[in-house]
Amino acid sequence: MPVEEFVAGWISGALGLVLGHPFDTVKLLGFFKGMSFPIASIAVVNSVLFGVYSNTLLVLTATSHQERRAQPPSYTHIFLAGCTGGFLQAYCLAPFDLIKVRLQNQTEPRAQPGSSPPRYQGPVHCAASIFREEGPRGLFRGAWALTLRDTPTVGIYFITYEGLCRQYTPEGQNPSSATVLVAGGFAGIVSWVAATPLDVIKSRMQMDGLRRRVYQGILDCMVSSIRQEGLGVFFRGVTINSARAFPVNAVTFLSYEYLLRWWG
Ligand SMILES: C[N+](C)(C)CCCC[C@H](N)C(=O)O
Repeated sequence: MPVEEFVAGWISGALGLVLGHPFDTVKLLGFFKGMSFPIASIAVVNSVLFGVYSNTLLVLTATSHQERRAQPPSYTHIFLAGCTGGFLQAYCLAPFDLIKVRLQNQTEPRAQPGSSPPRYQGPVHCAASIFREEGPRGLFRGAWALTLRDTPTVGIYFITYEGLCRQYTPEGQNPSSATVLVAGGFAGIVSWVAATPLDVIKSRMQMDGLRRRVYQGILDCMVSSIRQEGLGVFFRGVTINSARAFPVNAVTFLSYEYLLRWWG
């Protein structure tokens, strides 16, 4: 199994993340909280995303990354490979994402003399507390919502990227840097707009269980969210998600493509 894609996914994910972190935190009011932890985790997760995507395409179309410019895969194959990558990355992402959401939602000021310490003192402490208080399965709270969010939307992510690259690149050639940046940025925006409704539900499921359980499951969470807040609830955070998605994914795809060209 070719591993370059995993390594390129690793590095490009970390680079994209550095750019996106402030956007990611602003929506939860905890600016710049917990930066080192997501860098490490997103690198692993992005490596799974790109590695599985590329290797699934290899199985489906018998072409390596280098051969795909001359023999472009069909959009059906791209979508299926993207969904496979999305499904597996969601599982790896689940515990990391849970910890990130729990830490970022902890908006009490840092411990001052005399005040009680925050519930979670950092990522490792947070993981250990969840394990202790909610059991090992507690670390996967919200994982199904995350899988539902990412399986189809990562398919959309790669279709958008490939579609835009093909549109602006003469046949058989590599897309230019400008094309990769724009196609990557739009792939991020389009897939995040599609992912936002389930992103809202996912985060609510992840916060549920902290005190008392409010939701019975994904459907119950959706129904009660709509009842209380209307359909607009599904678009909460869509602007900040899109603003974050453009630079993050432009840089992710640019570094991914260039690392592979460089090694290939
Ligand atoms: C499919 N969905 C839009 C949810 C995410 C796509 C992942 C892309 C990148 N790691 C990022 O965080 O933007």
